[in-house]
Amino acid sequence: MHKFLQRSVLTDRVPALVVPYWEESQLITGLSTAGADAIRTFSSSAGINGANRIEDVDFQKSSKTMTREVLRNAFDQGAIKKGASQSLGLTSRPNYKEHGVRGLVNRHFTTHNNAGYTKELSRKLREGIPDYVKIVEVGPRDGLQNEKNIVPTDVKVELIKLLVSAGLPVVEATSFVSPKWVPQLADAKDVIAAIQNVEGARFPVLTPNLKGFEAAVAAGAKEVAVFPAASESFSKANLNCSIEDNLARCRDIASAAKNFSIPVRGYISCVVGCPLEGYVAPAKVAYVAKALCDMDCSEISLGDTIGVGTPGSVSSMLEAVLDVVPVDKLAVHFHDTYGQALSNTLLSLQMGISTVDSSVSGLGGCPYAKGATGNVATEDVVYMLNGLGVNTNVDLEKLMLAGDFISNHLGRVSASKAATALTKSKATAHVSKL
Ligand SMILES: CC(C)(COP(=O)([O-])OP(=O)([O-])OC[C@H]1O[C@@H](n2cnc3c(N)ncnc32)[C@H](O)[C@@H]1OP(=O)([O-])[O-])[C@@H](O)C(=O)NCCC(=O)NCCSC(=O)C[C@@](C)(O)CC(=O)[O-]
Repeated sequence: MHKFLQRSVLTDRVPALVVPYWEESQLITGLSTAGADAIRTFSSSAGINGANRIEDVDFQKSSKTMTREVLRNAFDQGAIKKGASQSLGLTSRPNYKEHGVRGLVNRHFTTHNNAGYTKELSRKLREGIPDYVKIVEVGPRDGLQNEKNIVPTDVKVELIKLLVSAGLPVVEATSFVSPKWVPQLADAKDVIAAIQNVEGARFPVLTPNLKGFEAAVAAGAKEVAVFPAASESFSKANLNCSIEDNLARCRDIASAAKNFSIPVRGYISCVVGCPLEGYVAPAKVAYVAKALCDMDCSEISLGDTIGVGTPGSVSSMLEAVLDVVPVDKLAVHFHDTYGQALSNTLLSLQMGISTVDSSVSGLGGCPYAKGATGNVATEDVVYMLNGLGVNTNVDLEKLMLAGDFISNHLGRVSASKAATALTKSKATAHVSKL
């Protein structure tokens, strides 16, 4: 049921929303983008010269909080001018227009809704998308594990610190795996030692067996992750054991972790396709997901290791997993080999998932999955979520600094499209008078 926003907010105090006629359509677009449904304007012939008044705004949700949130969003999007926003008490959040990269995002690429034609449809498409998405940054682990040249420990540590200062709540730091299998992460102990005093984020590490778990705990790790596969051949290639044998190792780790009150994340590799077997049936993924759930994994991350999934195959897989695991335990982990990762991420959000793994600058790939490219770039995920009005607490500009840092070190351009475009628009902003 739609409900009119109280007139007391918009009409009684309307000086706040009296806008010059040339700004009216911008305001309407802003309110509409922010979630308003029907907006009625009132052209003032008497009183205010050359100004129109927003008379009523119709919202889907009637709560005051929602109303304020809508107005806030409209303000953030630049649709409500400063004077107006002060009367409405909307001055506490930063105006993105005044803040570097976000300002460019805002001026240049605001998601435009056509209030007249797409409001019902866009609301439907946004249904189910959570207000907050937790991003699990996997760049220092998944991103770097495939690098041939050894990245010095201090570079890894600096990367982790930059990611934390960008606001990422979880940064997967490294793996306690066999250095013969993954030489790049042989310095796991030193990385963990160097970030012991870094505050503001959690730093899980991968552990394939009890040996790895014990080494991780001894080094000071406070969270671990196990990583079975949904494909038998990949399990053998990546872990040198069958799915069942690996699940038994995961159980050992899970019960040891309980003694230390250490949360265990469970990854599942190859959730839609395997580099060796091809198609992977959703039922196989659901089976492994249930096993991880039964061993009390705090979170289960569904990995499209080789990036072959599409919204079609991912939705079938998610449906099967959602039958056996509660949605709030699930995370998604998409590689972008076929350019499907953002679409798959959006679809997963629409299906209620609110934890997304990604890698700064799109670094990454599994050494045992030939041809697979990096994870979806964190910058691209944050850019998309900003556009949807979803909160991540991640500062895109600071995140780009982390991306520049590691890309420069690796001597490679970023695989993030958003970071690349934003860097270019920043450089040309003065030319295009943005
Ligand atoms: C599981 C093993 C160790 C089995 O490997 P194995 O060769 O069967 O193990 P082993 O028990 O016979 O031991 C062989 C040697 O490794 C040592 N060793 C044994 N365990 C450890 C350990 N934990 N830490 C350090 N050393 C270890 C062990 O001590 C021994 O040393 P040696 O006596 O020869 O000198 C190996 O297969 C391995 O390390 N695999 C890890 C592979 C890996 O890290 N892959 C990438 C991560 S998975 C991924 O990227 C996918 C994901 C999670 O991101 C999701 C997605 O993208 O979809």
